[in-house]
Amino acid sequence: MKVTVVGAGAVGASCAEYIAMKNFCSEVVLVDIKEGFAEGKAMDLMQTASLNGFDTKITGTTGDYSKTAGSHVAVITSGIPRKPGMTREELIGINAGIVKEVTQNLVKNSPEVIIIVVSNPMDTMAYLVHKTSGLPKHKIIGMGGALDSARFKYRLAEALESPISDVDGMVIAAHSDTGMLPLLSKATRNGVPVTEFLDEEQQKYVIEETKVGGATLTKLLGTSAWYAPGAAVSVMVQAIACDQKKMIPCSLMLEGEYGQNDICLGVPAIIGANGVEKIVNVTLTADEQLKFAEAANAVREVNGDLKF
Ligand SMILES: NC(=O)c1ccc[n+]([C@@H]2O[C@H](COP(=O)([O-])OP(=O)(O)OC[C@H]3O[C@@H](n4cnc5c(N)ncnc54)[C@H](O)[C@@H]3O)[C@@H](O)[C@H]2O)c1
Repeated sequence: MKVTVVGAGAVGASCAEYIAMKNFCSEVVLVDIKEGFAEGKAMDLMQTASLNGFDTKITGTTGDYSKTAGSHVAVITSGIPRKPGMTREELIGINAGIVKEVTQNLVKNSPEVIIIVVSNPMDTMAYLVHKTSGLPKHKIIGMGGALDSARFKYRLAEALESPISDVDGMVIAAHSDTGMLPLLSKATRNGVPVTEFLDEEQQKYVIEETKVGGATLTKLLGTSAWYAPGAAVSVMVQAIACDQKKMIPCSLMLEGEYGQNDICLGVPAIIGANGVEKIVNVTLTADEQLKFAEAANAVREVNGDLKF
C-alpha cells in the first residue's frame, strides 16, 4: 500500500510518522512546495525507523508528483493553518487554490486514488475536491469527526475522572467552532450513558470545550495542533489499508442522508478498502436534528465563496 501525504508541515509529518509507526504501509511519499522540506522530513523520519521498529519506506519530493504515481490513498494537508483568534473559515481564500491544484496533480498521477482532505475549512475543501477531481464520491473523505471525537472523549474522561479507554462518543456535523455536534445523548462509559454520571453543568462544559478544542490549542501553541490530527488521519488510512470497516465520523458528500443534499458534512460512515463503504444513519434527537441543519446552513454559506 502506497500513501501520499501532501504538505510536509506539522500535520503532514505527524500523519506520516503515525502511519509509519503502525507499520501497515509499504511506502509513504511526502510532497511539499518548499524546496527540500519534504525530503528533509522524510530523511529525519527514516532515521527513526531502526529506533521505532518500522519498515515503511518514507520518501520526500518538492512538487514532483510523478513520485506519487500509483498511490492508493492521498492525504491533503497542504495550506495555511490558523493563527490564534482566526476561524477555520478565514483560510478559504488561500487554501482553496492550493487544494484544487494539489487534487488535480494527485488524480493525474493516481487515477484510482482515495483522497483524505485535511486542509481547512475542511468541509468546504472536501466539497471542492468533489467538484473538481472527477473521483467517485466514495473516494473523497474529509477528516474532522475522527479528531473532534477524540477531543470529545478527552473532555468526557476529564469530566468523568475516568480512563479514556472507558469512554466512547462521537462528534458529527461541521468541523467548525460553532457547527460541531458532540452527540452527548449517545456517549457512554462502559455502555452506560454518560448523562447518568454528569450533571447539566458538566455536560455543557464537555460540549463547549469539545467545540472549541482546536481554538484552545491554537491559542496555546500559536498555530493549530498536529499530534491528534496526524493520529486521526492515520486511523482513517489504516481503516482503508487494512479494510477494517471501522465506523468513523467523516465529512462526506450527502445525497439525502440526514436531510441534506450537495454538501459535505460530518456523518458516521463505515470506512474500508473502497473508502466510504456506507453512510450510517443514526437517530438524532429533535435538538440534534436542528443543530445539524444549522451547521449545514453555515457550511453552505462558506461553500458559496468557492470559485470552481
Ligand atoms: N481537518 C482537521 O481536523 C485539521 C486539523 C489540523 C490542521 N488542519 C489544517 O491542515 C492544514 C495544515 O496544517 P499544518 O499545521 O500542517 O500547517 P503547516 O504550515 O505546518 O504545513 C502546511 C504545509 O503545506 C505546504 N504547502 C503549501 N502549499 C503547498 C502546495 N501547493 N503543495 C504542496 N505543499 C504545500 C507548506 O509548505 C507547509 O509545509 C491547515 O489548513 C490546517 O488548518 C486541519
